[in-house]
Amino acid sequence: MRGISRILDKWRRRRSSPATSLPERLYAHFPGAVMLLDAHGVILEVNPSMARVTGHADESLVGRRVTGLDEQPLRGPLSRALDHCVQQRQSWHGLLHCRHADGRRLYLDTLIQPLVEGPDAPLRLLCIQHDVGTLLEPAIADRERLGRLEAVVTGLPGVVFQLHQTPRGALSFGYLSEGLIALCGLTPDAVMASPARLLDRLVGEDRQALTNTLAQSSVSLEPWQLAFRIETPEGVRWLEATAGVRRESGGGTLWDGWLQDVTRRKEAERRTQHLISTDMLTGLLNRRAFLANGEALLAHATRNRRRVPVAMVDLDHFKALNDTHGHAAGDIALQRFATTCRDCLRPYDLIGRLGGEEFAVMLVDSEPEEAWGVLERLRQAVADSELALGGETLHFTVSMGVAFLDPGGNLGEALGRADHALYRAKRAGRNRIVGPETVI
Ligand SMILES: Nc1nc2c(ncn2[C@@H]2O[C@H](COP(=O)(O)OP(=O)(O)OP(=O)(O)O)[C@@H](O)[C@H]2O)c(=O)[nH]1
Repeated sequence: MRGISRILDKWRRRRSSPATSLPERLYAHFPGAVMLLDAHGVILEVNPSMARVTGHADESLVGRRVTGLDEQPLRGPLSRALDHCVQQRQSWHGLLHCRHADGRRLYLDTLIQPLVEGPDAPLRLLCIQHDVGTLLEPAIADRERLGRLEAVVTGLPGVVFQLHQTPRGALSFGYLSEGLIALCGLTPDAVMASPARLLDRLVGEDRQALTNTLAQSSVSLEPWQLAFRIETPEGVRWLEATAGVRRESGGGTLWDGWLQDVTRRKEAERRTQHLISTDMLTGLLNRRAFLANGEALLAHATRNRRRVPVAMVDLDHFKALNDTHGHAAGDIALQRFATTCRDCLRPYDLIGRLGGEEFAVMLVDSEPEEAWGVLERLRQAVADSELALGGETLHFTVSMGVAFLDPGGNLGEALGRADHALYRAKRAGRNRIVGPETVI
């Protein structure tokens, strides 16, 4: 636009009267669109290029306010630019979005120059515009593509991310989409500036799982997938990350993937798991779940080189209780036994209903003497409990057989030994505990 200033200077020097029409050189052969405006932005004159650039005929432009050409006629960029020129008596240069007569968007590089001719002369504005749409086309196409991509990413029910790990293991996010705010209340910018803001919210062991699984994926270059829990202002949520992985030239690792809220799925899985592992009458583990959990407990004890006390428990004369007081009374006794177990044992001890009125118990981290004490307390608590049934108060007792499972031993075999001891407890008179050699 420097050439324009020179033309204007010459024009001013040659003229003695205030500007009422466009300078000759800007009018006829000038490639840009030129307008002369009054201080209110009303178009006084246009050059022939104006019709070519905007598609509007001269007659339809002259007398009209120039702001009507802007995409935002009211308080849009052109309106603000005019205010600036009129109030500050300074020129304005910038890019305006206007509409061609055929409706398409025009990108107009625009210079507005106030023409100050003297204290009494009316203010005029010279507006020179060049259509730079062709020059901007690749950038505009890129921006539109990016805009579409951004809209898709923002509309996704989750978070698109790029996670980077240096060869030394430091993690940082190269990108996080806006969905993060809905997912955990953190903004992408905050987490990109400090990844710990997100990572420190992971629930204890899940943070370790994240570190381990990322390390595995980084070595194997297999896709990364992990469900983990995170603290949010609304409570703990389950998130699942799924990402492709690639090695960077510097030795770092890059994961491109997405993060979704799987809390509802995890809740449904937990409910299903609960249903298939729980005995409906007592709420205790069923046989299948007891044996599965028992194997895990045994593996843990084996690692710590500890023996595990195993007990088989059976309600005494249960058939008689059923026959005398009805099946419902029997059910209540079974439920009372389950409650008494929960009261007497620790939350991480295993209690399962193997079937009918037969139960099994595995005690965690208990030495044999300690185990006897715990089981005796349970036997006594059952014997002391009272069942109020239809105005009657009933009592019932249990017999127990105990075995000790050595590290690396066989759970089924130990339960068999405990069952054998239980048989001896029944034979010895019931309401007692029998171990490999002991009778209490
Ligand atoms: N109410 C109720 N009874 C059950 C349930 N499952 C099994 N039983 C009953 O439990 C009784 C078990 O009786 P038995 O195996 O003869 O044993 P018992 O009468 O307890 O005799 P001992 O074990 O020798 O003291 C049977 O009558 C079964 O019908 C149940 O879910 N609810």
